[in-house]
Amino acid sequence: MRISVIGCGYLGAVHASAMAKLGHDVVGIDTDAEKVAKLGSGVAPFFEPGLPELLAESLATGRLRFSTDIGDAADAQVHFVAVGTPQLPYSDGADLRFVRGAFDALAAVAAPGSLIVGKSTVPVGTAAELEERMRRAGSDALLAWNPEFLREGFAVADTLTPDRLVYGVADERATDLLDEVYAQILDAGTPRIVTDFATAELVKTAANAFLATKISFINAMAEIAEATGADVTTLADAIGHDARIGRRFLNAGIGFGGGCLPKDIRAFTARAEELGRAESVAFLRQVDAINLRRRERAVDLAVEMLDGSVFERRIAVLGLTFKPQSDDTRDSPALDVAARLHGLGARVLATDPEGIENARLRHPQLEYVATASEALADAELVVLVTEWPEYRELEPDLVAGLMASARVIDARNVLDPAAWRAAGFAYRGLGRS
Ligand SMILES: NC(=O)C1=CN([C@@H]2O[C@H](COP(=O)(O)OP(=O)(O)OC[C@H]3O[C@@H](n4cnc5c(N)ncnc54)[C@H](O)[C@@H]3O)[C@@H](O)[C@H]2O)C=CC1
Ligand SMILES: O=C(O)[C@H]1O[C@H](OP(=O)(O)OP(=O)(O)OC[C@H]2O[C@@H](n3ccc(=O)[nH]c3=O)[C@H](O)[C@@H]2O)[C@H](O)[C@@H](O)[C@@H]1O
Repeated sequence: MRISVIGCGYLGAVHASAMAKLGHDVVGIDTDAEKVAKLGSGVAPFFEPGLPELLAESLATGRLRFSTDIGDAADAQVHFVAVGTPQLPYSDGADLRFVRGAFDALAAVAAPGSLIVGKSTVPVGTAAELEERMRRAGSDALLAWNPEFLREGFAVADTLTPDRLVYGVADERATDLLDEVYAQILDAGTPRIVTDFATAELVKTAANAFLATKISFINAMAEIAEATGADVTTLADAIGHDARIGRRFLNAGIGFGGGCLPKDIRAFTARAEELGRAESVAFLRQVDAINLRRRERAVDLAVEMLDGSVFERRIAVLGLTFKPQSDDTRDSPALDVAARLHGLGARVLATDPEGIENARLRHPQLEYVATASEALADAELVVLVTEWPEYRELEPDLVAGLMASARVIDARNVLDPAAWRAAGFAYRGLGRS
């Protein structure tokens, strides 16, 4: 099939490359000329394991190209919209101007009977609004909402072998076209849920709200553990054995960040308020508040471990991205902790395997070094904030040898406290003693 993907960021670049791998002829469109040039020459504009290989393979077959010109989408049978929906600058709501812009542009070029598929995460009710907007613009293209559940770091596998596909449709022709797009994935037995626009939009919002709630639940338990001497990791292991609860997404630490969970729960709250249902999701305000408190807790621990002040103390910060296997520093708890420590006058030396470039754009005031060894040299405290494998596997004896004094905050609870204490470290985790 001929497919266009509008917006080639973290989601769209992977989606476009994956659709070409599934045998479709794909054009990826983005307004960012630099991104388009990179993608077209086979260079992934961000770090995502497996994307460079997938991109190279898809470009080599001639089935994938990139453009800044929306006109190049004109002959596609299916258009995917994967543009950003960030948080509005001065409120919790989602900024829908990129989605509206993409739909307006497509309404002018999409062929009659072609299908426009929203993949961006939007507040429930957006698809209906966009359909109305398209009709007013004189377009008779079909509309579907097909939310995306991929995780950064696993984006390629999550796209090619998703847990499920969700179609929000108002017309059977849309279902048929999506079935054609995803034929290979469906043949592999992937469950597919066909529903209306509102349910499809809400499935996505609800999934992210649930994941965020699960993380804040365990972080709330970490707060109680801190007040009682209990160990939140053992607690998570123990409750996680109950299959109804499950151990995944019960890792306590400095909480969730990234370009999605934080803004999505806030947008959900804002939308529920518009719908007169604020109380239904009022708990999400707590989820957000618990999450943000954990960053503060990590900073407070640093102050405590350095006997009351971090001012002019040398602190190594390991990790800047919102999670490992990504270069994404959007709303990163790790970068936030580094910036807060710097704000308190600490001499922060921060490092990350992939995130330094993006971190520098957000916080140019921080001192970045290329390696953990450079960050650790003469430090009085090391704070592990993103659990990259290379930091989890650090040898405490070697680390102690580099530092001025052996203190560690394991803000992701991934180190072995006994091993670090045996090497002479004052060790503190979050929610574990
Ligand atoms: N990043 C992720 O892992 C996932 C993201 N999502 C959702 O997907 C959407 C996109 O997210 P990301 O890829 O992370 O955002 P992003 O910010 O990395 O990418 C958005 C891209 O859209 C482009 N763009 C904006 N307006 C455009 C227009 N009119 N025409 C063409 N291109 C345009 C921008 O230049 C940018 O490259 C959001 O709604 C997000 O919530 C959903 C699941 C996973
Ligand atoms: O809508 C989205 O964009 C995506 O948001 C998340 O994916 P992602 O943001 O890539 O990252 P996650 O793996 O969900 O992690 C999010 C944050 O939660 C934190 N986290 C995760 C798990 C956990 O147990 N504890 C915890 O603190 C991570 O460190 C990270 O900061 C969802 O997992 C995806 O299903 C969804 O498609």
